[in-house]
Amino acid sequence: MSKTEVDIEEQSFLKEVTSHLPLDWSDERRDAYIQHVLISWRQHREHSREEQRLMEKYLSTIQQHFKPQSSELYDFNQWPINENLLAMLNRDSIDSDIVKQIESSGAYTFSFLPTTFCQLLINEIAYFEQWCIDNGLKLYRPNSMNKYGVILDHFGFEKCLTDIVTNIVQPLTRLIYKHITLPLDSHHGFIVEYAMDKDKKLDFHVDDAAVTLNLCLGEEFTGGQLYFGGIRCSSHTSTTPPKHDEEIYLEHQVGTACLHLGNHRHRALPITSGRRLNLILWCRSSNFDDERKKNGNNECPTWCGFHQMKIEENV
Ligand SMILES: O=C(O)CCC(=O)C(=O)O
Ligand SMILES: [Fe+2]
Repeated sequence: MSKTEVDIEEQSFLKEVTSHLPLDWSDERRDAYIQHVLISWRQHREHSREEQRLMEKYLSTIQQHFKPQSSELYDFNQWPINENLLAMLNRDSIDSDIVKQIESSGAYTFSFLPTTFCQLLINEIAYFEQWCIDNGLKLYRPNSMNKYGVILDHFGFEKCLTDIVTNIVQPLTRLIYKHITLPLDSHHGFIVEYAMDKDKKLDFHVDDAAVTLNLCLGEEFTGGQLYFGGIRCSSHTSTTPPKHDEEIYLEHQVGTACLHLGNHRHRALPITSGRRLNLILWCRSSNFDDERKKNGNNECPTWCGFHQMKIEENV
């Protein structure tokens, strides 16, 4: 970034800070405060830039030196996706024998990939993790909630996952979640891993996504169900408890995927034995995110479970 741009960035930050200062502060007090805030802001910015430099170096090392074990796994056209699902998408309508809603929760499941293929994906992930260890590279974890697992987009799966979004998740979203503004124009694809000596569970949260595809890859495990606790807009995510009929439990099955809204609150219950790996694809729509941010105050969209409760109360 050029010096002029840095100055502009700083200036706009200072303008923002200054506009929030109390009017009755003396000039000395204002100057001292601004100096203090500016120092921490510069440190924070330097830290972010350093992180970004490291990430770029990490990704370019992988791109140059990592050689996949099974290169066909990285090609969407070679994924043996369930034929019934593909035929249904060609017909452009939902068949409830193929894509099944879990009760009337708004979350759906469908058979997606053969278990043998899921195991090949698990092997490839283990191969990448070992390659990172052998080469002294840090493994970036999927997000602040998961201490294990890997980010698929980091080692060659980005194009394949984009194809999954375009060919599978987006057509399903168009048919099922009509309020989501398409296209789904970006994604974050990663693996979550649970084991008795690793993470056992995942706390209640919403995803940073418009729609999420969650595919169970294996291996053998007990427990680890996905609990759903109601769809909420961003204003009501943490303030309104689930109603009894919003509480749904999904038993993961290898090769079966679950599709749900990012705003559908959920948690992974603790596994009680074995090891579970799931492929998670957070699918985003820049236009839909904007709509979410606009839902301030009590203005709440019709798809929010809290909105539904209000309607039921008034009947
Ligand atoms: O463990 C699971 O099945 C869910 C993971 C999840 O919700 C997430 O990573 O956002
Ligand atoms: Fe999640």
